[in-house]
Parts: sequence; C-alpha cells; structure tokens
Amino acid sequence: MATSSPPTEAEALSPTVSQRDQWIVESHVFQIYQLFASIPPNAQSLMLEVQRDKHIEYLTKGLHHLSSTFSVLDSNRPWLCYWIIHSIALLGEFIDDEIEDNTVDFLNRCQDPNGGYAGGPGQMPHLATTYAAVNTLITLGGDKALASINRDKLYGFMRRMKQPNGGFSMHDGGEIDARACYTAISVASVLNILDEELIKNVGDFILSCQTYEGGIAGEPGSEAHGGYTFCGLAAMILIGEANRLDLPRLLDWAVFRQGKECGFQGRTNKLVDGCYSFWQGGAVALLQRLHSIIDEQMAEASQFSTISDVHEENESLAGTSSHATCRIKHEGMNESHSPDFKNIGYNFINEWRASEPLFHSMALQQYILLCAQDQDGGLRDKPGKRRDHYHSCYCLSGLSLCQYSWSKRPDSPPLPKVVMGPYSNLLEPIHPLFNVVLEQYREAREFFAGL
Ligand SMILES: CC(C)=CCC/C(C)=C/CC/C(C)=C/COP(=O)(O)OP(=O)(O)O
Ligand SMILES: [Zn+2]
Repeated sequence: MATSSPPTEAEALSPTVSQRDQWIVESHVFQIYQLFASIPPNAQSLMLEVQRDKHIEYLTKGLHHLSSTFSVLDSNRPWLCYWIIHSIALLGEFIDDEIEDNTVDFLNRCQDPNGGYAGGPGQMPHLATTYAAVNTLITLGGDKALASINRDKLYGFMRRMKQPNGGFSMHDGGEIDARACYTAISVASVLNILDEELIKNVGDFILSCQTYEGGIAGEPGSEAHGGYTFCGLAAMILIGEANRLDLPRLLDWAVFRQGKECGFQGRTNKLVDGCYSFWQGGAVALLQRLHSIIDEQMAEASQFSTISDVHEENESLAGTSSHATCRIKHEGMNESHSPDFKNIGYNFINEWRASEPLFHSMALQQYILLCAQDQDGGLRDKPGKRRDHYHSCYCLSGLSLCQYSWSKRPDSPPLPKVVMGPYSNLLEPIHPLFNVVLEQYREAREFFAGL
C-alpha cells in the first residue's frame, strides 16, 4: 500500500510476503543461471536442449490417461485437448489417427445442440471451452475435424452471449470480460462468421478496460494483467480498432513486465511465470507488428504539451471506423475504406515485415529452457513448481514466438544465432493472434473461406 512517509527501520527489516516470495524466486533462478555459467560448453548445450522426446512422451500420456487429481479440470476438458495437442503440433509431431478420431468425437459430444462447446459432454456451453475446442480442431486439421464445427449454431450462441455494453458473457449469466471478447472474436474470425453485430461496441468495452498503467484489465476498474492484455489487444486488432488503444503506454507496460529473472510477470510486483512468455510476449509480438501505428501515436503525442492533451486527442479520434481503417491501411493491411475485418487475421501474417523484437527474446528463451523446462518432459511456471499441460502449452508457444521474432516472413527459418540452444530446438511458427500453428491456420482459413 502506498504511504506518504518512508518506512520505519522495523518495517524495512521485516519484508512483506511479496518481497520474501520475490527474493526466494530470484535466488532459485540465479542459482540456475550461475550453475549454467559454471559448466563447460558441451554441458551448457545439453541444458539448453528442448527435450522433444520427453515432452512428447509426457504430452501423449496426458491424451491417454489422467489421474484422479485431474477431476478438478472436469469442466475444462477441451482445454486439456488444446494445451496438449497444440504443444505436440508446436514440437512438429503428428497425432496418430486413433487419437485424432477420438478427439474429434469427444469434442463433438461437448458441442451443444444450440451452439458452442461445453467443458464436457452435457455441460453448459462456454466461450473459453469453445475457443479451446475450435483451436484443437484447427490444429488437428482435415475435413472431418473442421466440418464437425456447427458454425450456424455457434454464431447463434455468440449472439446470445453478446451484451448491451459491447462485451460478451463467458456463458449464460457468466463473467463479462476481455477474455470473453477475445475468445468470441478469435473464433468468429477464424471460422469466417465475424460480422458487424458481433463486433458492435466491442472496441468501447475493451477500451474501458485499459488502465492507468497502460495494460488491459479483465473488466473496467480492475488491475492490468498479461492474460487480459493479450486478449484485449488481439481482439482489438481482429476488429480493426487497435489504434484506439493507447499503444505507446501499452507497449511500455508490457515490456517492463520482463524482469531480471529473464521471464515475464503477469502484473506489476508479481512473480515471474513461464505462461506469460506467451501472454505478455505475445502482446509485445503483436505490438511489434503495429509499430508504425505506435510511432504515429507517439509523434502525435509529442505535439502536445501535457499527457491529458494527448488523451483528449485520442478521445476525439476514437470510434471512427474510417480512422481505424486508415491506420490499418497505413500498416499495409487493408486497401479498402470500409473495415475489412474478415481479412485482418490473414493480412496480419501476410503483410509481415521484419523488425527487431521489442522484448529481450534471448533472455526469455533462456528462462523458458533453463527455468521452465522439466528435463523429464513438460514445462512449468517457475523452478520448484510441477510441470503441467497449461504451462507446457504457453511456454512452448512463447518459445516459438521468440525464435521467429526476427524473421523476415512469419514462417521463414530464423538464423541459428537467434535460436537459443541447438538449432534442433526450432519449433513450428504460430499465428500470433489465434495461437495455432501457422500451417494449420492456413488450412482452416482456406476451408472456412469457401463456406
Ligand atoms: C484465452 C483465454 C481464456 C485467456 C485467459 C487469459 C489469462 C491467463 C488470464 C489471467 C487470469 C488471471 C487473473 C490470473 C491471475 O492469476 P494469479 O493471481 O494466480 O497470477 P499472477 O500472480 O501471475 O497475477
Ligand atoms: Zn502461469
């Protein structure tokens, strides 16, 4: 809590719980880095190796059998499918036909007769599990998986989740937050069912979630957080309204969440965690793609003497779709004068231009490989924590973003010097807006474009 007077000696000598926790994590992480620095180069390269076979073994096992402790995830079963299958795809491994068939059949049983996917058969449809199920089916690819999605019913479910304030509810009577906006817009975009009705006022809702720190909160008045920041920014890009956010402040907030442990934290004064390699690293990677808009916003800002003048100007510019379209056009994404939101996800990767990563990519790779990787397979939040499927998915997604962060094209092979460890560490590239492997995104886009 902020206090106007300096801490007393007694206060200074008794750290807060958060300070203590931070010191413990720092000391764990630095011990690992010191050990790494003290060993010979051949042992270092072994430590930096992506343990592909071990990861695949751990992940595949999760598709066949999970212990009873996983019963707490009973309403998250499509998430387990996504975390595991996306991780396997990132590692460039194929899913065998039997698992593929079983997964498509299982997700079909999670599909609600009135649209959307539930956390398990017979449960209530939910936007988060809908996103997880759709991304899993895209990752599996092929006509059976893609055609199993009932797009008409899904569109109906999304319209029922749409709220008067522009946001979406996660489920009937559920939370209305930035996650719901992203999951709805991401799914609608990739399935080619995004329209003006779904987009209406989403930008206003997300704009109201950007906080004084610059990051985005789950809902208005809450604290900026990496997970919601990725969701809010990706949704704004997909609807062609990213320029309405204060992007320089967003960038400033996000890049400063990468700390001396080399990984990212989710919010100010919290602990480093491997999953933010994707949520924060992904937000910064998206901002890297928007750099020309940011430059322009900064140039505009510098014309004004006070920061409130800048905000007033942003207010007056906000909300006009022609303004949004003009900025997207400036990025070389869209030549038309009406918002071409149907093609933004596609243009985002096609209009790729090389530029420097805006976060410390090598440092993040170091954290993921040395601190988040379990040498027996799977990845984790931080040293001392157990591996799990969620962290495996988002650490590997973040690692892939790092490896391609200098690339001239989204999938052109990076130079060996930007891939930490042996070049065999190279993962598959992802589409940063949807977090699916790029090749799978392309197949899905082609499939749904024709419908
Ligand atoms: C697509 C989709 C559904 C995205 C979800 C995004 C996401 C990860 C949101 C974060 C939720 C949240 C408040 C975590 C804080 O947990 P904590 O307090 O345990 O962690 P912290 O200390 O790191 O903040
Ligand atoms: Zn985490």
